[in-house]
Amino acid sequence: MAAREIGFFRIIGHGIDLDLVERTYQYAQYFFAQPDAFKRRYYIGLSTNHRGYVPFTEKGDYPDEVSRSYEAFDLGLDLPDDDPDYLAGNRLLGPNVWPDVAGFKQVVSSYYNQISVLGRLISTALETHLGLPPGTMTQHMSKPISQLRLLHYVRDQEIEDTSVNMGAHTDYECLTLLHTRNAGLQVMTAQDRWIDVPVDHSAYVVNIGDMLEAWTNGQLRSTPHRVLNLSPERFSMPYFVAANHDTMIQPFPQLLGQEPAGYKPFRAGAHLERMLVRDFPYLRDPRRGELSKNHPGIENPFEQRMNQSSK
Ligand SMILES: O=C(O)CCC(=O)C(=O)O
Ligand SMILES: [Fe+2]
Repeated sequence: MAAREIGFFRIIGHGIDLDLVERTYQYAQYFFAQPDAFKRRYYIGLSTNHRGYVPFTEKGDYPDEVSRSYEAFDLGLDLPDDDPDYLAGNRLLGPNVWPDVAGFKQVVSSYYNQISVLGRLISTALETHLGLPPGTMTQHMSKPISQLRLLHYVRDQEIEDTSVNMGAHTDYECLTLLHTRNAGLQVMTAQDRWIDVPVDHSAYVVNIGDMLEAWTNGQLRSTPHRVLNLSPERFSMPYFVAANHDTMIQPFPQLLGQEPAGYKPFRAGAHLERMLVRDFPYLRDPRRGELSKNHPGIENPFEQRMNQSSK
């Protein structure tokens, strides 16, 4: 099965309304076309729970990102502003930031709702595939730190189309459900070769992330991928299916058999927060306290394979 060998597969017949996908892109496109001053009113660094606009300048720590040029809009489970975790200062849970664009919230949140249902469905299917009792994974997804990203890549002029825009990484969560409009995504094969992922508007690209690799004791692999500047402009929408903030991720005992656990237990939220410090300079601000102390040289243990091989 593709999830085991390569960690990426595509699904069709997923039940997501393709019109809604199109309308979500239209709102993303409209928002990104606004002046910088407008977009910066929703700057992610103004939020305490990692929501909002990510400008081109918010560049993470990736040596291979020689031609990085993308902006994003990040959102998650839209909790009320009296949510106890939010009030307690949780860095990933709380209300979304919504731009003052008529219809944006309605369309994007209805996309979030549909895609999160699909995320649950695929998680349930994977439980069956792995021979796990129903709910083994999904019971840990009652208040997940799952995020939706609206992404807009722009290739700088005079740049080669083989240059790297989004640097090689694994995704930090359980699964990613990606819809993309344009070419550019590449995936690392088991033989450490980069291959292009074809674009198909009716399909979702699904990949395994770090949390699921650990849960399955490496049976499913969190696969490195990157985005090249193949298109002058590119839109995509990854949805990251995660566990709850405080879920302790460690190999499921049913999957261990005779093998020892190859992964040390870690909290879902702690892993994500640590990796976000690598990706978001705003989180390295000393005023953010403990979080900022993680920097520099943050490495993701799930990316070892990538670091060992040449590009
Ligand atoms: O834009 C894409 O196709 C992939 C994006 C991605 O890998 C990510 O945001 O983690
Ligand atoms: Fe990714």
